[in-house]
Amino acid sequence: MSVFQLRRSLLYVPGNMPSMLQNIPIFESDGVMIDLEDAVPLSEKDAARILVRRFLENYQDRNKEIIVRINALDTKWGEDDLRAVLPALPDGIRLPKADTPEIVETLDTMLTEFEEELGLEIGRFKILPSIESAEGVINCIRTAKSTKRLIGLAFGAEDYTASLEIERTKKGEELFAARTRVVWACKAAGIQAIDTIFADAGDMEGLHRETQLIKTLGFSGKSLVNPRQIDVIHEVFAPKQEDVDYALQVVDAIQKAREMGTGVISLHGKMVDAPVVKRAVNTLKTAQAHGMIDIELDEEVIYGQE
Ligand SMILES: CC(=O)SCCNC(=O)CCNC(=O)[C@H](O)C(C)(C)COP(=O)(O)OP(=O)(O)OC[C@H]1O[C@@H](n2cnc3c(N)ncnc32)[C@H](O)[C@@H]1OP(=O)(O)O
Ligand SMILES: O=C([O-])CC(=O)C(=O)O
Ligand SMILES: [Mg+2]
Repeated sequence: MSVFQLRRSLLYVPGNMPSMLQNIPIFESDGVMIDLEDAVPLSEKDAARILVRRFLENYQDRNKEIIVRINALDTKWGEDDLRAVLPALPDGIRLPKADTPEIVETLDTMLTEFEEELGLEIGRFKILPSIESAEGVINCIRTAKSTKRLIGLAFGAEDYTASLEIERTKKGEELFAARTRVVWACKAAGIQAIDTIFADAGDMEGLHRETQLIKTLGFSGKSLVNPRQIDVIHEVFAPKQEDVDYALQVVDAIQKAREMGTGVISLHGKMVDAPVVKRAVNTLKTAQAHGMIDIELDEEVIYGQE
């Protein structure tokens, strides 16, 4: 059975802060995004990329996904960032302000050239573009299909609200349409949707509420600004034991239904048919990825394919 790659928590770590970088191995997030963009002041752009390269060269036993957020490609730093960090082998590049599919394609071409230069397999470096403007949201459906390197699309609500000339609220009503469109784009392309940061690192209740909302919408995880946010995210994304137990019953029930020659059956008085089974299989795959169960799911048998 294929296991979903968990990307519940992607923690930003400023690339100019050695004391923060050195703790990356002990953070329990699914990944980190070492930042060369907005967390780094202009006066430290050059020093930060060297620091990040050295850090990655010395961090050989990687225990989480490592993504580097470079500066946008239309700035004077973007290409230098790539040249500095790629030889130290991050897993992927987060491309900020990915307003169009063309800019992601440009990065794709640049990564191919670096891979050839470094003698690496083509496609080794992944891309996580940030959708963080009105233009980015409008184009995200095409952006999500712009290259095979994409692990997902990330939504950036701080810049998005700035681009719309509105305030970001904790309730997040102003983000609903954009978030939904980013999720559609990702699901249609078969990639993951990563939600934006929650900036108030002291408000765990607010973070819990927002994470519950974005999970309901279809996001796979969130970008984070503070290590204290990791546990809250993981708690919200953990499948509930009762849901896993129910999913197991659904899979069992549909197999019995098929043996009886029908595609629909009643379980505790509720109808179980093909879409219910698909959702149950998703729950079981997620539970598998969380290490809650270890079972072989034969999808051909479950879905009744010949
Ligand atoms: C809109 C955007 O682009 S967001 C992406 C760019 N921004 C960032 O990367 C910001 C990263 N986060 C931070 O700088 C901070 O967490 C802030 C500013 C949000 C909050 O700061 P504080 O309230 O001072 O943090 P807090 O008191 O929780 O720090 C506790 C410890 O965790 C460390 N820490 C905090 N955030 C991080 C982080 N993101 N990565 C690594 N270590 C961190 C601190 O250095 C501190 O370590 P210490 O105890 O050894 O001194
Ligand atoms: O990833 C994020 O959410 C941070 C960001 O750049 C933004 O919101 O503009
Ligand atoms: Mg931003």
